[in-house]
Amino acid sequence: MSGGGAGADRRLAVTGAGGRMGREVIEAAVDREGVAVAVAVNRTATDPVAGVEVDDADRLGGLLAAESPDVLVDFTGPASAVAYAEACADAGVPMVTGTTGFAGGQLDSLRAASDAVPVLKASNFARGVAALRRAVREAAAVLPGYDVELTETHHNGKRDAPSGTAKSILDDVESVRGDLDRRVHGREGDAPREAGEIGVHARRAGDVTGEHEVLVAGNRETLELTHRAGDRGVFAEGALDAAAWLTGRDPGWYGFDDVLDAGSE
Ligand SMILES: NC(=O)C1=CN([C@@H]2O[C@H](COP(=O)(O)OP(=O)(O)OC[C@H]3O[C@@H](n4cnc5c(N)ncnc54)[C@H](OP(=O)(O)O)[C@@H]3O)[C@@H](O)[C@H]2O)C=CC1
Ligand SMILES: O=C(O)C1=N[C@H](C(=O)O)C[C@H](O)C1
Repeated sequence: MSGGGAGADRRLAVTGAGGRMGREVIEAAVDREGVAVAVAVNRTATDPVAGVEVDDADRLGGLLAAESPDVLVDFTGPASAVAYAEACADAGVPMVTGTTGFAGGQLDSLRAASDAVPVLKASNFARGVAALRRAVREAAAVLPGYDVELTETHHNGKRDAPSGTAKSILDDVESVRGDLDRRVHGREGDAPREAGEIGVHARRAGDVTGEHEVLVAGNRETLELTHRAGDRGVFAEGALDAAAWLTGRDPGWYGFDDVLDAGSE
């Protein structure tokens, strides 16, 4: 048995239930009024999380068919997220994914699922990061010719580098600064900065939840824009807000800005 919540307003499925984020999502869901975890799965055997039984991820398709959850929340890895999106498409279950590190072809497969069900993907579910991204776009646009460097810092268990958030921010900078089109990952040796470069620096240390700093520098001034996540609950709450917003939507490809824009209307 995976959970229950037959009387709850919103019934969730959670993949990667034994991971750092999966646990956080289950704990936040259990604490949220009107939400229940109907299905929780993990690749390797996992003890119950916050009282919710965790099933084998190989059983996901059958569990989705049997339990008909309103929405699935996924924080796993790129290959599994694609497989789970296909299971969601087959079962008609909307999907929220915060997984990062997709290669181009994997992203295409994820997008293909959104022909059948709503899929919402975000590299970061912290509201402060959404604000950071808007501020970065604004700063980079009004400071033509200034150099831009990005530094991200994460815990030593993180697999992908640079972070998904860093890649999103780099896309943002490139969208407003056509002259910056070359990402340089660290520098070593005789490596003077050249025109067109955006330096990218990924640090991995200790249990840092997640930090992103954008440095915009001219010759006589510097601007630093930084976001620091205090704990993973920030991401879990954002993902649950996204899950609530996505429930009952038409099939399609959505982002966290869609959720935030709807909240500010
Ligand atoms: N968008 C956002 O706001 C955030 C995104 N993330 C992203 O979420 C993802 C997960 O992060 P985190 O929870 O820290 O990672 P963890 O390593 O703690 O957990 C990963 C989970 O995914 C499962 N998993 C990984 N690979 C596979 C696979 N090939 N098949 C099946 N299951 C798999 C693991 O299962 P098992 O236990 O068997 O290994 C585990 O349950 C990352 O991509 C990370 O970047 C993280 C935080 C916030
Ligand atoms: O792996 C993490 O921990 C995080 N991953 C996301 C990313 O890659 O941007 C979001 C957050 O920074 C935490």
